[in-house]
Amino acid sequence: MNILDKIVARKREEVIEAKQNKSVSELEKEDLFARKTVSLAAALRNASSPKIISEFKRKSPSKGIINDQVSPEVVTFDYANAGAVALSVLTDIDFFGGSFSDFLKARHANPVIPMLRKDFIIDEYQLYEAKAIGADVILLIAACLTPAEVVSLSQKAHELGLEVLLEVHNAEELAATIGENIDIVGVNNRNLKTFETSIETSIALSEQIPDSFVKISESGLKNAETIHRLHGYGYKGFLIGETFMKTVNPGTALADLQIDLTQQSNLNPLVL
Ligand SMILES: O=C(O)c1ccccc1NCC(=O)[C@H](O)[C@H](O)COP(=O)(O)O
Repeated sequence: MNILDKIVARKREEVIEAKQNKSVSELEKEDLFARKTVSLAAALRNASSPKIISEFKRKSPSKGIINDQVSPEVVTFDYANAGAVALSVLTDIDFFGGSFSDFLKARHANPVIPMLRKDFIIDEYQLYEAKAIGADVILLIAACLTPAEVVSLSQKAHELGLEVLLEVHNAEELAATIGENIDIVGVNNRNLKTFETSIETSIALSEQIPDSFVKISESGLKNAETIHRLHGYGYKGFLIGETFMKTVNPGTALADLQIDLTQQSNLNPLVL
C-alpha cells in the first residue's frame, strides 16, 4: 500500500462520517455556497509571466511537521499581497494537518482571490463541501480515481461552478483522464512511492498536454531559475508549499521569489 492508498482509505471513512453529520441540502444552505467563483484558469491563461499558486501546508507525509507556528489568515493574506495568483489550502486533517477551519479563515481574509481546496476528492459530496467553504477550484488526482470517476466528478464540479485541476504523474494517467471538463492540468513532480521530486516529470509531460489546457507544475519547486525553465516549456502556474511554509514568514519568502523572478527575466528577457 503506497501513501496515496492509505490517504484514500482514510478519506473514504471520513466521507462516510461527514455525510452522517451534514447533508448536501445543509451544505447548500451555507452562506458561502452561493458565492460566485473566480476563475484561476483565466488568470493563468492570460498571464505573460510565471504565476505562483501559494500553498498553506502545515505538515506532509514526506516532511512531517513543516510549520506549526503560523496562522492561515496571516500567511494567506501575505501571500496574496506578495502577488500570488491563487491560494491552495489543505483541508486534509490526518496527513497534512489541514482543516475546513484553516480554509475558512483564509477565505475570510481573502474574499476575491481564487482558492483551491487541496484534498483527496473521491466522492461528489466533497464537491458540495468545497463550494460551501468558498472554494473556486477542486483537485482531482488521476492516481486515485478511475477515468469514469474523473468524468463524473469533473462534470458535477462544473455544475456547481467549480473549476477542475486534474493532477497527473505520468503519460498513462494523462491519456486516461484528460477530458472536456478539465480546466487546468497539473503535473506533480513528486514520486508518491519515493517522495523524491524531479522537474524532469514536468518537462517530459509538457508536450503531451494539448495546448487547449492551461498547465501548471506542482511540488518540489524552490527557485526562480527552475520556474523560468519550466515556463519555457509552457507551464503558466507553479504550485509551491514547502519552500514558503518552512520559513518563519512564508509571505516574505514568496515576495523574495517574485523579486528573483523579475530580476532574472530582466537579465534575460527571452526567458519570458
Ligand atoms: O507533500 C507530500 O508529502 C505529499 C505526499 C503524498 C501525496 C501528496 C503530497 N503533497 C501534495 C502536493 O501536491 C503538494 O502539497 C503541492 O504540490 C506543493 O508541493 P511542495 O511545494 O513540494 O510542498
